[in-house]
Amino acid sequence: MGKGRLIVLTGPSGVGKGTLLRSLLARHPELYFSVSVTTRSPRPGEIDGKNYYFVSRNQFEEMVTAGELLEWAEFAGNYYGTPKRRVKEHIQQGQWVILEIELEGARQIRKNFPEALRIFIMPPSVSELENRIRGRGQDSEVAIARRLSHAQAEIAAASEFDIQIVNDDLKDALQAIEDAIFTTANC
Ligand SMILES: Nc1nc2c(ncn2[C@@H]2O[C@H](COP(=O)(O)OP(=O)(O)O)[C@@H](O)[C@H]2O)c(=O)[nH]1
Ligand SMILES: Nc1ncnc2c1ncn2[C@@H]1O[C@H](COP(=O)(O)OP(=O)(O)O)[C@@H](O)[C@H]1O
Repeated sequence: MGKGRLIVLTGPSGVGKGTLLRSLLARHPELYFSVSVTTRSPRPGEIDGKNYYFVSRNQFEEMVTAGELLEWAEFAGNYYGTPKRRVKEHIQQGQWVILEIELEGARQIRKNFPEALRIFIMPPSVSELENRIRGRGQDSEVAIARRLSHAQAEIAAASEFDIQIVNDDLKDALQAIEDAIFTTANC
């Protein structure tokens, strides 16, 4: 059995993490995507248990108190966290587990799992980032403003990560992620 690994994908909201992940998982079904818990409301089309586990603030706080989360953070007015049990089980089984999480969570992972491979996805520019968030058409003006105000600070922290990949051309970015995971993570 191979050695389990933790792979962290971080980048500002709207940069294309979800889009890249969908392609990556379709091409590599052996990778295990960790479904997060969130107090955010589902967007149209999002499925409970697939995109996120959607819970109340009370439920989330109980999970934190019970020590059920590997990491967690508050982002743009909502809580987000990684359920611990399944991640640990899959790593123990030798699988490679992908977390798609924001900066504070990635910092917690760095502290607790220094061997994790951490990838930061950059936008070609901040104006293109705004275009993408607006183009997605799923966030309120308040949510868009919160996401954009976070973006600058997140981009400024990109050098904390092992690898930075610009998501300009989708195919190139996907290829760069595959190279990072299947060459670097293999060492
Ligand atoms: N720390 C942490 N961040 C998460 C988790 N799940 C998702 N996020 C991050 O929370 C942020 C907001 O996610 P979301 O509301 O889906 O918005 P989107 O990034 O605009 O699609 C993104 O940066 C996600 O990467 C998690 O389990 N833990
Ligand atoms: N390389 C790209 N070029 C142009 N548009 C993109 C690219 N990658 C993603 N997008 C679009 O940007 C929007 C935000 O992408 P999404 O995957 O939801 O981002 P995130 O998960 O990082 O918030 C979506 O409408 C998506 O289709």
